[in-house]
Amino acid sequence: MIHYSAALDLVLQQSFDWGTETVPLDRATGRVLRQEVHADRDQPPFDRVAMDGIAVDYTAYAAGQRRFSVSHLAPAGTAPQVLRDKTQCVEVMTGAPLPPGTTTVIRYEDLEKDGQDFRLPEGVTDGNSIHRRAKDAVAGDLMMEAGRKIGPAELAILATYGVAQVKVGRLPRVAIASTGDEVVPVDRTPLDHQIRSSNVHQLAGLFRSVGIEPTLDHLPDAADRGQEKLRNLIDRHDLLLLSGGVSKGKLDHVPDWLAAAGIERLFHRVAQRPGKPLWVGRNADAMVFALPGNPVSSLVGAVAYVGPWLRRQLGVADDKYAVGLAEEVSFLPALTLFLSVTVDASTEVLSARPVVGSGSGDLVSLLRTDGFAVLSADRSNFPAGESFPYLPLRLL
Ligand SMILES: Nc1nc2c(c(=O)[nH]1)N[C@H]1C(S)=C(S)[C@@H](COP(=O)(O)OP(=O)(O)OC[C@H]3O[C@@H](n4cnc5c(N)ncnc54)[C@H](O)[C@@H]3O)O[C@H]1N2
Ligand code: MOO
Repeated sequence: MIHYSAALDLVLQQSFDWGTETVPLDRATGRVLRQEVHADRDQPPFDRVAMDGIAVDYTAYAAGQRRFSVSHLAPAGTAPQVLRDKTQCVEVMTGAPLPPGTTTVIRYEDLEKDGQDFRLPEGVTDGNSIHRRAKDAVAGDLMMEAGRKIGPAELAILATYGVAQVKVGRLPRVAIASTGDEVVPVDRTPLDHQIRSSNVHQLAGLFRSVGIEPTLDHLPDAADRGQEKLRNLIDRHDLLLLSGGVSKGKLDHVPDWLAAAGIERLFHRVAQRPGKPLWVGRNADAMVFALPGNPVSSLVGAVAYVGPWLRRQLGVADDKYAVGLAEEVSFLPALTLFLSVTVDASTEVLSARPVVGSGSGDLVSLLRTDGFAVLSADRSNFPAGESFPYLPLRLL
C-alpha cells in the first residue's frame, strides 16, 4: 500500500492545462493573474500635493516673507493653474497637482490665519509634502508578472493602470457526486435507514470559497444508471470528486465504474487513517478523486490531497503549517495518522489538542476540529511539545 508522501507526490505530478480566460476586474479577486501588467503612466502621474494647506515659492519664504495672500484655490481633480505672483500662495488640497510656480506645501495645522492671509511658521523647508511624479513607478515599468494571486493590492494596481478586463487562469469545472442508496438530498426527510448527504456540501463549500461553483450530483448504486451518470460527469468536468463506494462493500462499485470509464488508476488505498480507501486516477482531460464515504475521511482526502493539488494547478503557494502537540499521542499501526485537533492560537507556537470523537464516521466531532496534525507512519509515539505538520480546515 502506498504511503502518504509518495501518494501526495504522485498526485502533485498530475498536471492539466486549463488555459486562461478574461474576466472583468471586479470578478478577478482570488484568481491567478495570467498576464503582465505594465505602468501606462508614471506613478504618481504628476507632482501630487500630499497635505491640505498652501503651496508657496520657497524663494519668497527664504527671502524672509512670512505673510502670504491667496492667489487661488487648487482642488484635486482640476488642471493646475500657474502661480504668477511669487509673493502669494495657492490653497492646495491633497491629491491636486502642485501648481507650477510653487515649490513647497505647508499644512493648515502649521499655519496661522491673518485676516484673509496666511502666516507661516519658522523652519519651513523646500519641497515639503509633495509626492513627486514617478517616485513609485515610471511609465513602462513591469508592475506585475503572471502567476500572482489577485488580492487587494493587485486589484488596486490593475485599476490604476486601466486593466478593466483581466486575463486570469481558467478555473476547473468541478463536479462532486455522492454515492450510495442510503443517501438522500438535504431537503428530503430520510427514512429510518437513510441519511441526508452531508459530504457533497462539506466539499462544495471548500470550492465555493475559492470562487468555483461545483456541480452537485448523486450516483445510484444500480450499476447501469450509476455508470452512465459517472461517464457524463467525467466528460463535462475537469475535476471530479466522488464520495463513498470505494472500500470493500458488495456495492462499492466506484473503482470498477471508474476503470470502465477509462480513468487510469494512480493508486487505491493509502497507508493512513482516516481515509485509507482513497482512490485517485485520471484520463487525458480529467482528474478524479474518489474519497471514502465517512465524513472525516472525505474531508481529510480533500485537505491532504485535493487542496495541495488544486493550488499547484492554479499556481498559488501551498503554505506549510506546523503545530505543537499539547499532549502525548500514541498510535501503533504503521499508518500516517491525520489527527483531528483543536488548536489554541494564543500561544507563540500553535498548540494542538486531540479531539475526542468516535472515529471517521463522527461528523459531529468536526465541529470541534480546527484541522489535522499529520503524524508519520514510521513512529508510534508523539511526545507533547514536539511540532508536526498541520493541515488547517481552511479553504482549498
Ligand atoms: N471490510 C472493510 N470495510 C471497510 C473498510 C475496509 O478496509 N474493509 N474501510 C472502512 C473505512 S476506513 C472507511 S473510511 C469506509 C469508507 O467506505 P466507502 O468509501 O466505501 O464509503 P461508504 O461505504 O459508501 O460509506 C461509508 C459511510 O459514510 C456514509 N456516507 C456515504 N456518503 C455520504 C454522504 N454523501 N454524506 C454523509 N455520509 C455519507 C455512509 O452512509 C457510511 O456510513 O469503509 C469502511 N469499511
Ligand atoms: O478511511 Mo476510514 O476513515 O479510516 O474510517
